[in-house]
Amino acid sequence: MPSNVTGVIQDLERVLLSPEQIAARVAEMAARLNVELAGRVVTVVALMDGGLFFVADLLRKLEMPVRLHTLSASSYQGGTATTGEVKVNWPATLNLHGQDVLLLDDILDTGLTLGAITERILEQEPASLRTCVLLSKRRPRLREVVADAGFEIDDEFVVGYGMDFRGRFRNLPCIGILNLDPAS
Ligand SMILES: O=P(O)(O)OC[C@H]1O[C@H](OP(=O)(O)OP(=O)(O)O)[C@H](O)[C@@H]1O
Ligand SMILES: Nc1nc2[nH]cnc2c(=O)[nH]1
Repeated sequence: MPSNVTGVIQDLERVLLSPEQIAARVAEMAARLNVELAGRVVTVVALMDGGLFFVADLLRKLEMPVRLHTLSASSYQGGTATTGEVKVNWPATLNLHGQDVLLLDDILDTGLTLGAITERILEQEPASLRTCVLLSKRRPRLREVVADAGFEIDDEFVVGYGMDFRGRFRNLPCIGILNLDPAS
């Protein structure tokens, strides 16, 4: 593990997915998209901040022409449970009409975030919409979302590879479970 993250790693109860496991799965996801979206110009809508590393890694493996739009979508406010209110900075100039849209996010949990964004995208009548997440939690959704997932995980709060707890741990190269008491 790089020396700059050893202190942060000590805050983990356990590592769920290593950098190597993540990289291998992201490569598989990109390979599939390269086949299924071959010949199209793809408009990526990438949700920040959590999606930062997944999007950066996946996009560099896509071979078709890509346009990138990043949106900030937040509802956890650094905590371990959704506030239920998804705040989105949808740019006034963003128009997805007639485009082949690829919506990307780090994690599908309650479904509230991707549900809200999907609704906004579909209002603009894209030619197609496909959604990919790195992680999908096995749990009942508050909103149903159709998405391809890199990994199905148990219903535990995870950090790393873009995902935070109180603004920290996004820079972990792995994905893990915290040993901090979330109530502390
Ligand atoms: O399916 P849901 O229950 O809606 O959870 C998923 C969302 O939660 C996280 O965002 P968060 O609100 O933490 O903002 P962030 O991406 O800026 O960290 C994550 O990045 C997803 O966008
Ligand atoms: N950091 C983090 N953000 C989330 N947003 C929804 N679920 C999670 C999670 O398990 N961890």
